[in-house]
Amino acid sequence: MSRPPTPGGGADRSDLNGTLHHGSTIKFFKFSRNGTPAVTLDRNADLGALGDDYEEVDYNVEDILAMATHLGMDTEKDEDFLWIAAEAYDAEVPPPWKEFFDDSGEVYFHNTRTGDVSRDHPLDHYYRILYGIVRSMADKGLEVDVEAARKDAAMALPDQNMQEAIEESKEKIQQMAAHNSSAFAKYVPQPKTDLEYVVHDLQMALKRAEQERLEHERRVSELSAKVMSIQNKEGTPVNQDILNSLQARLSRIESAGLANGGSGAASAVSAGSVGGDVATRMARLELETNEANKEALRAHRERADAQAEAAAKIGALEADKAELERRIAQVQGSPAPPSSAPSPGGVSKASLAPLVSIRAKLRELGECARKAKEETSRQSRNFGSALSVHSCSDDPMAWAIQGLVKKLRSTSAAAQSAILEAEQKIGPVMAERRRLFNELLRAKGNIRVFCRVRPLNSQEGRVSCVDFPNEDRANRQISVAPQDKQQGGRSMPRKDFEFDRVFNEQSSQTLVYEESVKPLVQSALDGFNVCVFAYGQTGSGKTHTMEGPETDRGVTYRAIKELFDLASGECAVPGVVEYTFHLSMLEIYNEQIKDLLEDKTTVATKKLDIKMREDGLGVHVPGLTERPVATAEEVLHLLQVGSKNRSVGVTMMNEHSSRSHLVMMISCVNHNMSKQTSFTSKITFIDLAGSERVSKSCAEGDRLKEASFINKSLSALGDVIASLASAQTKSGSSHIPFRNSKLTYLLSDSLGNECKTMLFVNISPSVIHSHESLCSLMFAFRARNVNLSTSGAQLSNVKKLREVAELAKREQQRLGDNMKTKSQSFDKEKDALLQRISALQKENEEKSSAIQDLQSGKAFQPPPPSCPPPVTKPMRQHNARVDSDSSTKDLGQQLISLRETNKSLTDRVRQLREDKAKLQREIEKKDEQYREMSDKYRRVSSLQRANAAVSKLKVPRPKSRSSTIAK
Ligand SMILES: Nc1ncnc2c1ncn2[C@@H]1O[C@H](COP(=O)(O)OP(=O)(O)OP(=O)(O)O)[C@@H](O)[C@H]1O
Repeated sequence: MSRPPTPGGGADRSDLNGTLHHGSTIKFFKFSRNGTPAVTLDRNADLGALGDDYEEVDYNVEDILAMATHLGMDTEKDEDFLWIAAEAYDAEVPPPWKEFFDDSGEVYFHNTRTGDVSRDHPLDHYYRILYGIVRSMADKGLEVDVEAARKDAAMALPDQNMQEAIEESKEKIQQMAAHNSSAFAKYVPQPKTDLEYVVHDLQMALKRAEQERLEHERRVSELSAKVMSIQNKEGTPVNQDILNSLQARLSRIESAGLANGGSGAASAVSAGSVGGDVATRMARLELETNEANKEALRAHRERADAQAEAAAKIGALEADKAELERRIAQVQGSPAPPSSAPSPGGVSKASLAPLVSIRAKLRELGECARKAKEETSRQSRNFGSALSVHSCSDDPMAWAIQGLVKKLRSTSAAAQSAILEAEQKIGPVMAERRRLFNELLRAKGNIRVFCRVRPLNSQEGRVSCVDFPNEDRANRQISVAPQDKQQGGRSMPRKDFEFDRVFNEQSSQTLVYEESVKPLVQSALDGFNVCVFAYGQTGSGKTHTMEGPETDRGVTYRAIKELFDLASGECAVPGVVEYTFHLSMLEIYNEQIKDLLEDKTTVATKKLDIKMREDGLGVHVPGLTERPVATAEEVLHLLQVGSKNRSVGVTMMNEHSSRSHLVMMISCVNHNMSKQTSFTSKITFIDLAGSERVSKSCAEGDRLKEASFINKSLSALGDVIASLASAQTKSGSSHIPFRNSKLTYLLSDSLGNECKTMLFVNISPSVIHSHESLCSLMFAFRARNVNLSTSGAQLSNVKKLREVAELAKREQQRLGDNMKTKSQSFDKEKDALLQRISALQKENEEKSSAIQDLQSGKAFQPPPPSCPPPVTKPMRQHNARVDSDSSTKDLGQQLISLRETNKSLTDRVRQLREDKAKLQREIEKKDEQYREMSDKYRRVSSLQRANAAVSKLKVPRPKSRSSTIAK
């Protein structure tokens, strides 16, 4: 084997000339320098230094020329550089590129990382640059330095892998941003989320870094060109000083580039810092997110998934970055293995500078991402305690939502504490009001009995057996004069009864309600069970009192209205105390319970019974319909439904209704929201069956059975009340026979203790019903003497209080009478004084008119003298009384002053008259003088006229003055 030529040396043209013919081969020398493969066709090149480490290779001329043309070489002129084409021909495909062949057998290349496809070999670009550099050297007449040309070409060539990695990173970031944008856009389309800002800032920083890198490259090539031109000028060896200074400048630029990149990244961090302006943005977001809040929370899981995906992508990105860093380190630290090195020639340290710079930037970007993540986690931790389930630590929208939720919770907590505070203030006041009100009712008696007498009807005539003693005062007494029919209708002695209130025939529905049931409605809302009964014989007015006609409703309807009004008004504290109500309606007929609110089809068949509650607190009727009611109208509607159900299967409604007990129960639940407590109370209205005695109705068969059930249950009611009375007065526990009838058992939790019971005893005033009325009054009177909550001592206290109240009332009456008498005498005195005043006024007027007459010049007419009338004793007394009266004194004073005025005026008038007379006299005197003067004047005038006439008669001869005068 001959010695190979020195690479880059002059070509052996004699050899070359003969090998360029078509179909022939061309010889190259293939060798390796510093592990880098190289090719040359110059036999004279310095191959000796390589020893035997080279080989002579033959290439097909056609192939080489085709490659040279492909690289832009001129095959005629560039014969010396065909080794570049040979190298390009031999070049292996560098990863991540791969070589493929299409259907027509044409080669093409595919970038497995970016997916790019190209017909060009990935290293063609490098060889074109290399050719450009050597060509330029040759054109300038310089000796071609192949090594230097390779370095320059490598520097000018962007690192493919890095470029791809950057592209890929960009793409991933964009994908991530797009994904996040679309995920966030669901909740808040504008403005961008913080993560989007971060991504955007990262992209911008990356872009800036890329621009800086390009700029840096541009400046490096500029400087390289300068170096070359200096080399050109100075020749070889190159002026080392200039080169050194340029090299130093280059390093400075590079380091400045790094610094700038760093600050750019830092600014990206600051710009991308999500914590700084989250609060401001949150405020802006607050309005928009308010509406989206619920939906956003619901979709939170979906968002968390999106974040997990984003996090995974970031992870992948970071893995890629680490991989890149590893590769860079590999390139820097050790030469690439020959198999993986795609290009001939080594990679200098200077050529790696841009990579170092990018690597630094990547590190900074990583740092930036880490900081953003840290900030996110910090904020997330803040919210974590509020919403531990929301583990979306790097979701700014979640922060905003969680912040709002937190704010709402704190507002809600504040509201809650305000409510509690209000409740704490209101609670004791309400409790005190409840206590006082209950005390008042207790003082009046927990069982109160009212008697109502209906008007006589047309069949009953006009004779009433009922009387109301002291009706105008207490309205509490009633007297009945029963007739003994067995004695031929002879009147029996009158019986007097006293009740809490007696309503006569004229008492209106309103009055009855106001003075009886009304206070108990409040008590029901305060937690006490209330029972209102109507007792009396058939036709005595029970239903009228309880239900009443549509045009004039009874106590039940009015109480229901009041109940709902109070529950939604005075008694309610919105958000703290609220009420709910349930209505049940049943009928007890022949000791059987019938649900009146049940569906029509089952109402007749359903069997109901009364059971003790499991907790032992009271009784209930399992299966009884309880309808929730929210308004009085709803209750009234259901009452009508119940009334209709009552008549199902009944031929004579009125008769049926009078033979059964109608029970209507409203349960009231008081909810205390802040304390999370509740208590239930009941208000029950019972329209009892007719109380007439069986013997009277002469009933038999079914009627007898009905009547016996009625009597039994009514007497059971009486017994229960009597037992309660006895138990209370004895202050001991005794058996109360609640279970003796369905009615008493059902009402067992509404009678006794603190329960309020009200009984209307309705009677007819007719003498025909006098005996039944008497029985009803006896029943009611027995009940009235029982106070279900008061002991014997308290009973006597109440009695005393009643007596004191009675005394007070009488005293009031007495005082009223006194006042009346005093008022009458006062009126008389007042009249007398008024008369006196009017007389004085008249006198004054007369005097005033007289004065006016005087002033207007009329003759003053003094009053005719009169003798004073003789003073009698009554007159003297009257005058003395009048004089002692202060108003009379005032008038006297006025009169005196008027008299004085009158006197002075009279004097003045007299003076004026005298003055007038004096003036009159003077006028008369003047008139006299005037008359005298006038006479004199007249005489002189007539003398003058006579003299003139005489003068006319003596005209012809002039006369001397003296003679005329003498004549
Ligand atoms: N205070 C009153 N003023 C005017 N009319 C009355 C009054 N009380 C009752 N009435 C009339 O007397 C009649 C009988 O009254 P009501 O039906 O209320 O008696 P009752 O006791 O309910 O009878 P029953 O036991 O049969 O149901 C009715 O026509 C009613 O309008």
